[in-house]
Amino acid sequence: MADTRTKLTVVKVGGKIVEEESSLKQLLENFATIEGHKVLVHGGGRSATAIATKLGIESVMVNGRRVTDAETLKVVAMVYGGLVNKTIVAKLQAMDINALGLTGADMNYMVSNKRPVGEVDYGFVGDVKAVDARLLADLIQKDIVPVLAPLTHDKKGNLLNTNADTIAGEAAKALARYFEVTLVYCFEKRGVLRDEHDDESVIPKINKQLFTKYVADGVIQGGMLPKLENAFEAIDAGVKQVIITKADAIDGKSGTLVV
Ligand SMILES: Nc1ncnc2c1ncn2[C@@H]1O[C@H](COP(=O)(O)OP(=O)(O)O)[C@@H](O)[C@H]1O
Ligand SMILES: CC(=O)N[C@@H](CCC(=O)OP(=O)(O)O)C(=O)O
Repeated sequence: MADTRTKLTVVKVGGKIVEEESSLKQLLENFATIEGHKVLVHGGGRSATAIATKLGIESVMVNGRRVTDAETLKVVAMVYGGLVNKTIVAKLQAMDINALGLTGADMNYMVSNKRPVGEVDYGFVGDVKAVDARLLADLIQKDIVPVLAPLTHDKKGNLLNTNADTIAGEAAKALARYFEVTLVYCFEKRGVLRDEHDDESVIPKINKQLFTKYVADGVIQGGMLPKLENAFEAIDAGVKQVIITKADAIDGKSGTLVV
């Protein structure tokens, strides 16, 4: 078993960075410079939306989560589990990083339940039920770099769509049993902003109280909700540090620290 004092960095990269070849290249180069053990979790929501549009499938997002009907599930399985995941793995291999692409079904590492229908019917969206990080930790110890796609499974033969911010949070929480984990959410803005359109308005530190206030004021909404909700859960579950920052600042020296 790994020593919990051994450091592990879990980096989550979102759709806008992944979609553009130049920003993805830059992100992966920065990721390669992170010392020690690391895991990359990717989104790809924008790529899925673009491909769904080409196929005549409309994309519906509610509170930053995709409503996933049967046809949309096929698209996200192809895009996240195939195109995006394997492109990233190939690019990391070109940098001599021994990456291994995984969905939750692989090694049965992340099992979810189809989200019950409430006010919103999210369709084939999975709420994480169990994470077995033991085999992931073994691989990480052997200098393999897991590249995690935003797909889980229900152990009954069905893939489910799970938000990549949630995958990152859940993986970080489970790996905190084996390592000292830092979780870095990186995207195209410099952090959590007071004004979404002003990159100079970074909120340097955020706690649950401030979060609740900013949500009520409409300062935080959409795709920022799953990031922060998962960030607080991760901190509560023993993840050492969570940072939300721009993709070119994954050293964690700037951005928003979640406390
Ligand atoms: N206070 C905020 N600060 C920064 N971004 C915010 C804020 N509130 C909402 N957002 C939105 O959240 C988006 C990030 O979420 P999302 O698009 O899901 O990114 P990713 O694909 O990287 O997970 C930003 O592009 C921005 O539009
Ligand atoms: C259920 C749900 O919302 N799944 C997300 C998974 C991808 C994702 O989270 O991508 P980003 O990180 O690029 O936003 C979706 O299909 O959009």
